[in-house]
Amino acid sequence: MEIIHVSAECYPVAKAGGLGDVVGALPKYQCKAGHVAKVVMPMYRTKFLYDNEWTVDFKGSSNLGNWFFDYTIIKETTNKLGFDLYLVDINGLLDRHRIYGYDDDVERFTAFQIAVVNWMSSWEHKPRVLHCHDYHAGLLPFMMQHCYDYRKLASIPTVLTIHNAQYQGWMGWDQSKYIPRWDLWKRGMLDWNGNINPLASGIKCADKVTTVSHSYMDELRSNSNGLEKLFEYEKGKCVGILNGIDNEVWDPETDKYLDHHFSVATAKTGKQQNKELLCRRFGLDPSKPLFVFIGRLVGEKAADVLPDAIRVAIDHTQGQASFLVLGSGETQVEWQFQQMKEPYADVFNVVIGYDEALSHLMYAGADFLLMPSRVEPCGLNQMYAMRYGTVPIVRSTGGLQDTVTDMGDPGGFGIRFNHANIEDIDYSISRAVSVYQHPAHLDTMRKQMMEIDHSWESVVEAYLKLYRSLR
Ligand SMILES: Nc1ncnc2c1ncn2[C@@H]1O[C@H](COP(=O)(O)OP(=O)(O)O[C@H]2O[C@H](CO)[C@@H](O)[C@H](O)[C@H]2O)[C@@H](O)[C@H]1O
Repeated sequence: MEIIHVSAECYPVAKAGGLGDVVGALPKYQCKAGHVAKVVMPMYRTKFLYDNEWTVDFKGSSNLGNWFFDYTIIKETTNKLGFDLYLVDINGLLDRHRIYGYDDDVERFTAFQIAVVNWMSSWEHKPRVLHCHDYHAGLLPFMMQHCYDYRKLASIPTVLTIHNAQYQGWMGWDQSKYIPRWDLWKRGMLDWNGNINPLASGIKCADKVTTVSHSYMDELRSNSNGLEKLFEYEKGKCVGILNGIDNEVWDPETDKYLDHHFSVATAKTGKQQNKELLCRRFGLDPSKPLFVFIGRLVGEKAADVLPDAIRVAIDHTQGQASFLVLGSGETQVEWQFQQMKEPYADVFNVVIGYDEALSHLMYAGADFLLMPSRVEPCGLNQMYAMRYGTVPIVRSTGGLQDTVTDMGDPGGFGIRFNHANIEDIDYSISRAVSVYQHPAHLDTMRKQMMEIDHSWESVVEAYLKLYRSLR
């Protein structure tokens, strides 16, 4: 079957977080399973754009309210990602260096979606399904059903996958002029609490809604940044499908970012070599247990409690554990981490920014990965950590609760806690330090988690089954 994925991110073209990882992998494994999966995304000015060959697939024009624009669809020529990749170029609007964070993001992603439906309506064939990811593609199901110019697309079934319901793409009703001529009786399909809400609209109009773990799907009915009632009402078409990981990209035996590769059998020495490299680079002592955090420094990830929690843990362990943080986000949190660098130089370091290569080395070289997330729809970091033999320390929420078993439970290999506060994080770190003092126990846990199969191969069928169930 033919599946069209529409997303703002796709690794390695453009990635800000886990959305990019999923959209860079799921289509690849759908193609490997014998289907035709394609990805359509905005054309940003990324390294991938300049390093690869492109051909023009289509040129069209449309309008965003009173602003008329031309767009070009370019296609990567070699199928190097394992699926057909199409970029939408809208001059001046999408071709920027960053993916998000501009004042005109509403205009950017609305115009992107208009270009997508405009282009699709020129096709002579119909794909089996249009798979939209997050709010940046959330208006597509509405546009396909209720915009007069795109009614031709109304018979194509749509799936919306929610990777993060915190971000909904809110627009004022004064921006309704951006949406191509639509059936005004359908206002309710755009509105949520007095605003145009692209994520809510996607939930209302898509044939099926998925999210990236079972537990998160349950949680959304009681905690979804204002959409709780909508999730309760639409629960009949909602389903949780746990993400996979791309075992070709995330493989400690072949990882292109690592100098020292290792397998389950050689994990002990392999991890130690990576740890030594990491510790040398960041002025840390490789004989101490190494705790890392990788991610966006935002409230959702409980990054705001981490500086204090780490300080307390350094005190309680009397400097017998090291910490390394990689991330960027809220200025206040970044500043707090920066302030800790000097006084704790021998046990703490931080890199503010985004660094794909360093993240791989951290998964490989660390002993423990901290994920105190308040909200975690699925979480990929803990799955990468497990594959690289790094013990995940996670708050019991969303996908973390679905993928990590506490070492105190039968078959357990990780550490779980309940509250995103200093006490729980500190206590979990002390449990980890105790395990570190029992290398045989640590080795058993490592072996156990490295052998867990979270591959996309094992997940792809769940999506195919969902597509087959559509009208
Ligand atoms: N500074 C940095 N430098 C280098 N790499 C960095 C980085 N910050 C983050 N990353 C990488 O970005 C990815 C983060 O993925 P997550 O799934 O954990 O979170 P995110 O909140 O972005 O994704 C959302 O979507 C995904 C996919 O569905 C869900 O798993 C998740 O719960 C949901 O919040 C990982 O590959 C991580 O290594």
